[in-house]
Amino acid sequence: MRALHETARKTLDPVRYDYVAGGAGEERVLADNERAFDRYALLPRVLRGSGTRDTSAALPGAPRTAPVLVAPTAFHRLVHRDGERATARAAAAEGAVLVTGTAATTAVRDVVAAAREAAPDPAVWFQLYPHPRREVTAALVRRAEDAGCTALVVTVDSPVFGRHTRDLRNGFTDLPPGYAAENMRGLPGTGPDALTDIPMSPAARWPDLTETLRGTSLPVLLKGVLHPDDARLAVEHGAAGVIVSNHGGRQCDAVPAALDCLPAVAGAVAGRVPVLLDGGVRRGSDVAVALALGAAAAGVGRPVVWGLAAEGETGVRRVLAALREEYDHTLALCGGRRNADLTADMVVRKGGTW
Ligand SMILES: Cc1cc2nc3c(=O)[nH]c(=O)nc-3n(C[C@H](O)[C@H](O)[C@H](O)COP(=O)(O)O)c2cc1C
Ligand SMILES: O=C(O)C(=O)c1ccccc1
Repeated sequence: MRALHETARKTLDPVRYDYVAGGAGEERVLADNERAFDRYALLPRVLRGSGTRDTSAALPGAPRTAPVLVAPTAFHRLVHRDGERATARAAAAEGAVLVTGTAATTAVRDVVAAAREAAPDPAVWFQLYPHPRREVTAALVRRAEDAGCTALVVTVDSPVFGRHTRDLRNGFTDLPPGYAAENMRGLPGTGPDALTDIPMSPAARWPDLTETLRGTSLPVLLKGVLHPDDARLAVEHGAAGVIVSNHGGRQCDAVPAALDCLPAVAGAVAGRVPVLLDGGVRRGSDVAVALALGAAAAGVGRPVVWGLAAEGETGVRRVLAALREEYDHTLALCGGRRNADLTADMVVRKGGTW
């Protein structure tokens, strides 16, 4: 995986590399997301006879899936000509949920079609940036439903755009000519060619979520929840899942590492809906730590984009396969047969006693 990142760094236009790699502010949160995993160690159990293992997870709209999912990342065509189609085929072939987004450079129906080329019944979720105009939001949801998406992911950590320091320095503030946010094409009052066609919704409140939930039969997960009270509110409003995420350090540069928010959110949700996590997941053992701390699955953002940039569909497959194999191996070494065998007592803070 390091090699794929290195290849991507060498081959990508530096401004595009920075768009993917970068974070907000001084990139403190970006760095902390990965470091947070290094502060934990796994405490294996022995003599538990884990001869065969089943690492599948049950998620909304994905009853049997890998515990690693592809987090939504914008504009895949910026890094590889095959764009989101390649990512979709790879995720489907590896049995992982793909979260495709509002800001994709391939229309959601074409993303789902590509996933279906690789597997008979792939799980593709649609990440929604709620639009300030409710009829545009409704039209986006409709497109996702018609395409065959099996869940919606509403991103709630972005009432305003993040200030991506590298992009501001590089003057990379819009889509280059020839690229389009295809999901916005033809929606009332929007075009697909500019970043302003994907406006954030600074006025959004909990009743707007209720309206989104009423307008769809799909399960809805909330992405970008860090406060345990918000996790409780999400469940009370009918969310089907909560994704603990700080947007890969691209929004507020003063929040905790995503992993450090997970235990309190999992405690607040108390098993009522699945809790997912993304941010800084780089190895199979990171997945194991996240699951032991209460996550049902872990998302990966940048590693997938590096795989795509370096080797297209093959590169994304290599990233997902490596994570799955490492996770399975770690589970075996910890004496587990199923994901649920990784319990909170099997994860400890490094450097302490227990
Ligand atoms: C280049 C890039 C684009 C992203 N675009 C979106 C997006 O459109 N919607 C969204 O909800 N999250 C977006 N994210 C955040 C990811 O979904 C995810 O939270 C984050 O990348 C996870 O951290 P990781 O990159 O350390 O794995 C983006 C992240 C990156 C790096
Ligand atoms: O770059 C991002 O992190 C992101 O979330 C985004 C939001 C809107 C348009 C493009 C990307």
